Amino acid sequence: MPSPKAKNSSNRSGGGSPGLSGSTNGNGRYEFMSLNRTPPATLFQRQGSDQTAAARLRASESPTRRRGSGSSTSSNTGMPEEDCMRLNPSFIGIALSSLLAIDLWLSKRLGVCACEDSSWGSIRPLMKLIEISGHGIPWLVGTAYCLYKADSAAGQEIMFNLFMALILDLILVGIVKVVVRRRRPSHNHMDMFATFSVDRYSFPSGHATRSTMCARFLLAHLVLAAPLRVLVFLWSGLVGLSRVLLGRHNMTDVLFGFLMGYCQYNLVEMLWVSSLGMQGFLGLIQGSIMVRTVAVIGAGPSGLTSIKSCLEEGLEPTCFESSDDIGGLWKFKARPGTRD
Ligand SMILES: CC(C)=CCC/C(C)=C/COP(=O)(O)O
Repeated sequence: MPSPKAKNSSNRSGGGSPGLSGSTNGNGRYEFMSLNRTPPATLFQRQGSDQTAAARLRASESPTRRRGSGSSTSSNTGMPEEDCMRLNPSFIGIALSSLLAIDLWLSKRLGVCACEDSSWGSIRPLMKLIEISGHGIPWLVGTAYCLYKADSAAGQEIMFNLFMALILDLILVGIVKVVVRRRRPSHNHMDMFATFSVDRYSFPSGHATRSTMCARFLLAHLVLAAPLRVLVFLWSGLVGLSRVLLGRHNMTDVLFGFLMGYCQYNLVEMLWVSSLGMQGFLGLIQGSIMVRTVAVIGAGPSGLTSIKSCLEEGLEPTCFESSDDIGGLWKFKARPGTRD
């Protein structure tokens, strides 16, 4: 099969091609002139493979050389713009391919705990422990428990928002994984516990997004001593690093995960649900809107009066957390259908 160059040269030398004949610029740079003219449709119809050949030839020319050919816009020819469209992706494409090649190579080299036989296989159990510390289930269960146990409105608000943030993280990471569909590294052993089907994809690292988002969340909303703040920061980085060491991810999955988790926290702040909004949300889930909490300190008449007045208002007691016989927290909700 003749090479594209051979085909082009045969066209040129033949001089019989309607699109290419008479297009020399006098410097022997025949092809520049010919490529800056719109080839008649008949040429491409007749010579389908020549179209590919011409495209290859155009792509092989440097932008500088083609700029030198004197064409500036596509208004009269239609070709230069098309050329730009082809050149830019090829440049970006080459840069991306190189980056990905480095990423794959480096990630494979860093996957030193990918299995027990790997060079650092002995610390694989420790890496898996770090993996669990950034897994969605412990975080969701832990946050739900803290939300249930929180005895102040502020505490409930924080835990509620953290819970919602974790759900948001799972959704966003799932969406990106499905869209990108990047396979996990070949050296990964898929022995992770509790995964979704999208977790067969590796971009981005869900652990990295979660650890970054949660670290930012904790640092912003918990009053922690300086050593603990450093620990939270280190933990977040370690979770990301462990993904590569375990061979679960390539470097770029984790780096993008860090970035995404960082941005996700900004989103959580923007969508922050206040205590009042949270009560409404929980009320909606329970089938009622209004929730009132009455704290009764001791069995004094004032506490009893508050409880009586709630009952008279038609509120329904939902739970009672006792501190003594009658003292403690009484929580009321509106009976379904009674709220106007
Ligand atoms: C089952 C639940 C609630 C969460 C799954 C968490 C998980 C396994 C994410 C995958 O993380 P990587 O993308 O870092 O491997």
